[in-house]
Amino acid sequence: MNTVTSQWKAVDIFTQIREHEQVVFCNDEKTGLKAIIAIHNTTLGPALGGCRMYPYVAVEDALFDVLRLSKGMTYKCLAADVDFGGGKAVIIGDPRKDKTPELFRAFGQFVESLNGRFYTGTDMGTTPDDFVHAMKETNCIVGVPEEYGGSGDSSVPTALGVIYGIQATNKVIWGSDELHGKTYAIQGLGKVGRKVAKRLLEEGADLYVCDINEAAVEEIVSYGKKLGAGVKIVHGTEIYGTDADIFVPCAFGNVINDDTIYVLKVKAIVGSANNQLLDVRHGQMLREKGILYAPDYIVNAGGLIQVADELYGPNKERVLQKTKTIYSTLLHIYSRAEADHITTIEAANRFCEERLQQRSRRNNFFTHRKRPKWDIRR
Ligand SMILES: NC(=O)C1=CN([C@@H]2O[C@H](COP(=O)(O)OP(=O)(O)OC[C@H]3O[C@@H](n4cnc5c(N)ncnc54)[C@H](O)[C@@H]3O)[C@@H](O)[C@H]2O)C=CC1
Ligand SMILES: O=C(O)CCC(=O)C(=O)O
Repeated sequence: MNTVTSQWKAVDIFTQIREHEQVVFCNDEKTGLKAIIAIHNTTLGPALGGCRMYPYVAVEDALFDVLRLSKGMTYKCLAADVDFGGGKAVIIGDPRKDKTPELFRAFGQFVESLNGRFYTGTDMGTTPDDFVHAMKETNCIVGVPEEYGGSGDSSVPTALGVIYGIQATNKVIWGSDELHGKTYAIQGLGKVGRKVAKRLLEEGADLYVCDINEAAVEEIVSYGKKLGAGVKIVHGTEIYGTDADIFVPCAFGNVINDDTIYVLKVKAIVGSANNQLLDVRHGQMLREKGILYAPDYIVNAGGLIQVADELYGPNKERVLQKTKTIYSTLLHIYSRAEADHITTIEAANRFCEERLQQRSRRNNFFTHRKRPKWDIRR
């Protein structure tokens, strides 16, 4: 008995998930679903966070990702001042090949089994339509298309939030929040990145773009041509070394690391990708290099703001107004970092941890029975 237990290294797992309330491994042989749901903290309310689909090479990579992403959601909810906690899900699979309606229905069943402790919707590799299948099994789905009663594509406000983040950053560095006259290097032209790219082109900015999806790149190049704007295509890691003013990561996480920091020449980093810094020490390295870093979870909260708003019945104007606050929150974080001589990510984390302490005095661990106001669409 003891030998088996030690072989499983269960203690290591509990060390890895020590900051989390609950981690659920979901396995369905019939549909091939292999997913992990991580609930980080439910002090503010049930956990909320999108579901990523990615062909992780190892289960450990998927676990690492979902633990960091779900923790990030707790901070994002605190910063955006919404009544939800932090959670996230990952499905191990290739979004280009492995999606089936049955897979998403099986995922929906696992979400339902959590009895209202976890709400989910889209993230990298998934779309609102995928969750139309999942919502046949559970009401705990957000961000489905409007014709299905959801608030629609959450990447619209996410992209808008990124634009507010860039404006606040431009204001701090160049004294004006105008978007034109600058060059932006955008990594990833998916749901969020392509909307950010189009808006920047409409404002008269120049772009470097890269995506492994050639059709997505072509769409932005044609859009740029139509507007007479400059769009240069770069490939793979070339995106880190361009002479752009701002790097806009809108694909995957951990892009700011020991390898990339030395090649970055930009003045600032503002993008939608979750967990851009591989480690907090990379925030310090950016500071030493004079690169202003807009904390990811402050800037990319637009989607969260929209899906959390479904609690009250979706209202586009309310979402728009709340998304606008990303501009002032980011300015506040920048000035706090400056005043306290700390990195912007440390300033953002402190801001959120103070809020969590205040809320902990009145809330605690979430159980659905205790607080039924979270009955979205029930
Ligand atoms: N969709 C949303 O509302 C939100 C998204 N985010 C984050 O923003 C990021 C982008 O999200 P979405 O646009 O929804 O995802 P998406 O899956 O629609 O787009 C990601 C894009 O990145 C591209 N990509 C993948 N590998 C690449 C590589 N090696 N080099 C260049 N491009 C690559 C993909 O081809 C795809 O076009 C993710 O990190 C996500 O977690 C954060 C908050 C909300
Ligand atoms: O954008 C969404 O649909 C949910 C929020 C989320 O998962 C995120 O902000 O990463």
